[in-house]
Amino acid sequence: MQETTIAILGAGAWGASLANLAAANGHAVRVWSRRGPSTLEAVLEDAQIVVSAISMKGVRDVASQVQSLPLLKETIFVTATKGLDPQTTSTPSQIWQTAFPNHPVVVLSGPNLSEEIQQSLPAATVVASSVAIAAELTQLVFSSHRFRVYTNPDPVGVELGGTLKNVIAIAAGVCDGLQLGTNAKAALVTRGLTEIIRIGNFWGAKTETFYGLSGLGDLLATCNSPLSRNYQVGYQMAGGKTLTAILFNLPGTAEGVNTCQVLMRLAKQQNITMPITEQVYRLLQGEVTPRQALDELMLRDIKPEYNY
Ligand SMILES: NC(=O)C1=CN([C@@H]2O[C@H](COP(=O)(O)OP(=O)(O)OC[C@H]3O[C@@H](n4cnc5c(N)ncnc54)[C@H](OP(=O)(O)O)[C@@H]3O)[C@@H](O)[C@H]2O)C=CC1
Ligand SMILES: O=C(CO)COP(=O)(O)O
Repeated sequence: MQETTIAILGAGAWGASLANLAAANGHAVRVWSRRGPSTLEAVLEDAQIVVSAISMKGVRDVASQVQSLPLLKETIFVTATKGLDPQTTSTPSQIWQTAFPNHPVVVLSGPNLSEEIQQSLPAATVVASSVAIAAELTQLVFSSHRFRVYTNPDPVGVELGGTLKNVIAIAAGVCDGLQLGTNAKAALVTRGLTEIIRIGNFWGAKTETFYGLSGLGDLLATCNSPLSRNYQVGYQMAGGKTLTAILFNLPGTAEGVNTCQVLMRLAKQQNITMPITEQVYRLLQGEVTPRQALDELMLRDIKPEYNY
């Protein structure tokens, strides 16, 4: 394909990996970070695609900075953040779409541990948008022999799969840290997916999206890898460390910590049952120990697997 001019916002682990993938395909890539040498205006100049790989806490602020700067009429926004806005419960793509109602917004999400991608190990991801042609262009830009990109028409489902699994990954870290075994882990991940689907459907996401790469795929990757920062939070809490100490030493962002707070608020407001998320929340708040959280989950009232 023709060379595309791409601005990457955020020079953390994921922004740097996406920049490398696009540059390796011969595109003109410029990276912006608030601590970097280039201005946001210079990085955005003539960009056909703007990729946001900013942590959730910075998305609203950066989107409003971008609003005041000149853009091409056809610029596509691609969001790769996996989080929820604490004030509004908006997803990152909703924030970008509200800020730029006349531009297409694409969600990029999948089982993509950045350290593996930086080592050029093979991976697959999903790009989703209500504007099919924008997703297809993004697919072309990032696809390569080591990065297989699928399109999907359910952006909110793709985005929520990547976001909600971070909370279950914290629980999976606890499960491994307590050495609860393979059966327990399988039960946790499977019931975690049920919980993700339950709240995801409330948001309007399609169930089948959660069985794909951006849902089950990312859940499996994150719940089974010590490379995941969210998994590390749970694993280290099971080992007796405090959340403050863990976050102080963690390389990068563990979005699941804030996502869990937002989810608990929403689940309570809407009366949605989320037992695993609730125990992760209580653990992060210091209300229960990892062992107590486990007992609470195991001793819930017995029930059918599904409400048919
Ligand atoms: N790492 C991974 O494997 C993957 C991460 N993601 C998601 O991508 C997002 C970023 O993750 P990752 O790159 O790992 O995180 P990092 O912590 O490595 O990087 C975060 C980036 O966001 C920037 N940032 C944070 N707050 C602000 C702010 N207020 N204003 C401007 N910039 C800000 C940071 O800038 P500064 O350096 O100046 O603080 C940094 O560039 C997360 O939502 C994560 O869930 C998705 C897929 C894979
Ligand atoms: O989203 C990720 C992998 O797909 C990265 O997970 P962590 O943010 O937990 O490191």
